[in-house]
Amino acid sequence: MTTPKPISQSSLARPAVSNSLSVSPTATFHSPPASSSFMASLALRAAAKQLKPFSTEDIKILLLENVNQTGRDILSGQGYQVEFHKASLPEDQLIEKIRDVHVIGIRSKTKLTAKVLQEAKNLLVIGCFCIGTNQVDLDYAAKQGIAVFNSPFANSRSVAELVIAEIISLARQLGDRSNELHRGTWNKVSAKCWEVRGKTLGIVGYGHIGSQLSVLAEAMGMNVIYYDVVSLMAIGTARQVPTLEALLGEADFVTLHVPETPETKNMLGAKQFEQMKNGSYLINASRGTVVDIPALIKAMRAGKVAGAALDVYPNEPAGNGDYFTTDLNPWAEELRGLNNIILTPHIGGSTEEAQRAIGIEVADALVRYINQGVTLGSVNLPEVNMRQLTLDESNHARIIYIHRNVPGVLRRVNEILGDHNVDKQISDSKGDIAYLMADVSDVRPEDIKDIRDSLDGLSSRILTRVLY
Ligand SMILES: NC(=O)C1=CN([C@@H]2O[C@H](COP(=O)(O)OP(=O)(O)OC[C@H]3O[C@@H](n4cnc5c(N)ncnc54)[C@H](O)[C@@H]3O)[C@@H](O)[C@H]2O)C=CC1
Ligand SMILES: O=C(O)CCC(=O)C(=O)O
Repeated sequence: MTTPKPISQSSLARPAVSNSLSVSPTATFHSPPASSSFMASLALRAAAKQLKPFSTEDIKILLLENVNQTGRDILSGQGYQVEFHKASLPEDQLIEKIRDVHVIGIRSKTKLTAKVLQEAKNLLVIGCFCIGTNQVDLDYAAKQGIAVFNSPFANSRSVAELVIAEIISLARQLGDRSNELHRGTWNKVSAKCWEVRGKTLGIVGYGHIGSQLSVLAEAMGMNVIYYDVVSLMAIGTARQVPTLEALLGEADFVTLHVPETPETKNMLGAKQFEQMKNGSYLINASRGTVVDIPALIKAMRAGKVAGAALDVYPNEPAGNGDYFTTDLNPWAEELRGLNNIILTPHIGGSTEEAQRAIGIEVADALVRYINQGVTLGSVNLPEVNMRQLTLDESNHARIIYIHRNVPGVLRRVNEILGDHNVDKQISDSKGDIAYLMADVSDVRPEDIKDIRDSLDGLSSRILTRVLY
């Protein structure tokens, strides 16, 4: 038997990237860092002089929806108690579980509504291991002092690449030809099959995904136009158009990249399908509520829309299995019966690269928030940063006071902290909610209890945390 070699630094280093991609993808593709914050976070973890908030083993984390191993490792590595589930949970089970935990990690399926969150008495923070945060009642969470973090662009490229694949697949009716041949039918046709070169791609929502897609589509010789509610700099030779109607009247391919909001609900309905060019194509990898599916079915049957690719649906199952039926969405069978329609199970962001990067980015944000109270990147609380206390500062405590943003609060907080040596203090607000952090030195355990009790007694209080 041979003794395993210790892992050396050099064996962890990235091998040189080969120009040839002819070997297994797993051997040649490496996750690019999600952002420069990835390297910064590695450096932080290496250099951190740990601030011990309280025993990290007391922190209970519930991870749903198959959060990537990278995220699980970071959280377990902190000593937190991590419970992991592959799927999301039905509401009654979710309510049972959420009562007990300090942290929940989800992806797009788990609905954290006010009804669910009001049961989550110990919950400090929610990690959305994805881009979208529409599945969480963000305002309600903020009012309870629960921070929410996401990963704003680690899967954008994966979605853009999927859409590129779909544009060509729809133009060439690839899905239908492949299905026919799987059934044994040879059907060599060129009628109504097109090159994408010289065609116009209309991007609705020119954010992280829409703008990535713009670059890739131009590289294939497409003309790109886009519609967005804000005025945005065009990349390459893309061109912003003033209205959705203008985009629909000009585009051969329409692709949706807007968030789920009240304004985007049924953004593509009967009227908009009428405004599209005859024989154009629709792609939706945003949210299922953005397209009125019965109207799409009609437009496809009428030949107005020549093909569609859908990755998202108004109702999606909690886990994998034979669930894409009329029980879930009444029109499911009609949709499945159409020609030239690509139906994928919400896999836009499902690549190894994206999921690994998201796991790291969101887990790091959770650790920073739990251990240091730093809210950088939070989508519902003011973003407040303060350097980490070090072990040299052993008699220091970090006070975190989340409160309603009403007049006079800072005076009252400073009356409480005024008898102590406040080294640093920072405060910021977002709408009705404010977040204050103060580092206090030379405090004894009884001082800490007094400070906490006094802050808890203020009428503006939402949540007090003391990290020491
Ligand atoms: N299928 C999948 O697996 C994935 C789906 N998504 C979805 O894609 C959406 C877009 O993602 P990103 O590009 O990262 O978001 P983003 O926030 O970077 O860009 C969204 C753009 O839409 C624009 N917008 C918002 N409301 C609009 C409206 N009513 N009309 C026109 N434009 C509007 C915004 O101004 C912004 O430029 C996400 O919100 C998420 O729901 C994201 C990742 C993966
Ligand atoms: O991968 C997922 O579960 C969700 C992807 C998505 O829709 C998002 O990131 O918003």
